[in-house]
Amino acid sequence: MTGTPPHPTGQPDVDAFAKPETPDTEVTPEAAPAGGAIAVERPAHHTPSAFEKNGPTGDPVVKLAGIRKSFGDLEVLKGIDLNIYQGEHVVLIGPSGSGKSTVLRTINLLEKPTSGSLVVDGHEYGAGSTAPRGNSLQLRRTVGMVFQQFNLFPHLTALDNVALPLRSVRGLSRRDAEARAAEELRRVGLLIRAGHYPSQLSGGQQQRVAIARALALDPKVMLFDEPTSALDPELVGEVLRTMQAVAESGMTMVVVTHEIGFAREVGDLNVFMEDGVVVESGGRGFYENCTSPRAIEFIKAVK
Ligand SMILES: Nc1ncnc2c1ncn2[C@@H]1O[C@H](COP(=O)(O)OP(=O)(O)OP(=O)(O)O)[C@@H](O)[C@H]1O
Repeated sequence: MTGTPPHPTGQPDVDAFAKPETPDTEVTPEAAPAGGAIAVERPAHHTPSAFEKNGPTGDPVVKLAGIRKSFGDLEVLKGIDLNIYQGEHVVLIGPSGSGKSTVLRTINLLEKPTSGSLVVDGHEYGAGSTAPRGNSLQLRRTVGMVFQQFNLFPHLTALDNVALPLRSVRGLSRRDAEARAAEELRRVGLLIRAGHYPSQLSGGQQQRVAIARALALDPKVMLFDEPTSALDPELVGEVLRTMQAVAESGMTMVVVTHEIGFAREVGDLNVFMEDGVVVESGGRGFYENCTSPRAIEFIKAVK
């Protein structure tokens, strides 16, 4: 491609990797600290979320009961029970292959459970339900997902990547979708990149566009499946800080991550999985206080 794509918001274009980032941000992820350490400190001004202050209220937004999932002869989830409440931040950790991603993919029906009950925002989607697998519109409006590999359309600008589902899922006009998409890009500090294609953005910026795209649909729950695993180390911090800002906005979140520093700061409920079962779970302080030898060993290894 030659030249710089036009900026749909009429702002001047800048080099895709120009620093510092624009001043049009509410959420301003800063550069990773010198030395590359990924520390997500709770800011001094942190005020506890409604969930932290009040604990669970109302019915769970997501309820998994006895969820089992098999791929052929391989049973990868062996009876998962999990209640996720409004505003709660759930972190799933565990070794590779333990079933964490499958739990996330079950919550948004990318995988349909073999047995068990799944209720999301009051709707039953479990094994016995007739809801179609994967693309239930109802579920796409309720559950946002951010993947390890960003999954942006390479031929669409950042703005159009965010606007597309607003048109296809929410049914907005092009004009309204673009206005809303611009607002979401502003929230993640990337409005000035709106006219850029994914290939012109860093991995961290692409992932922040993916987060904006999911947030734009105004979901009740956001799922993050190892959102920083595909990033160069120096880009991890900016994505974690964006996620932390999403958490502080009161969003209900389920996060699969190996970033224990982030998990410690954000996790209201922390779940250690192994071999398709929940071995141990706990609230704040889990990473210091868990008791199962496998969880302790795992946390030590990834810290
Ligand atoms: N579509 C599929 N078909 C067959 N097997 C699958 C499929 N998806 C996942 N699996 C298997 O299910 C098991 C659990 O996978 P899952 O991705 O949920 O684990 P995970 O804990 O998220 O691992 P990782 O940390 O490596 O991503 C693995 O053995 C995996 O190979």
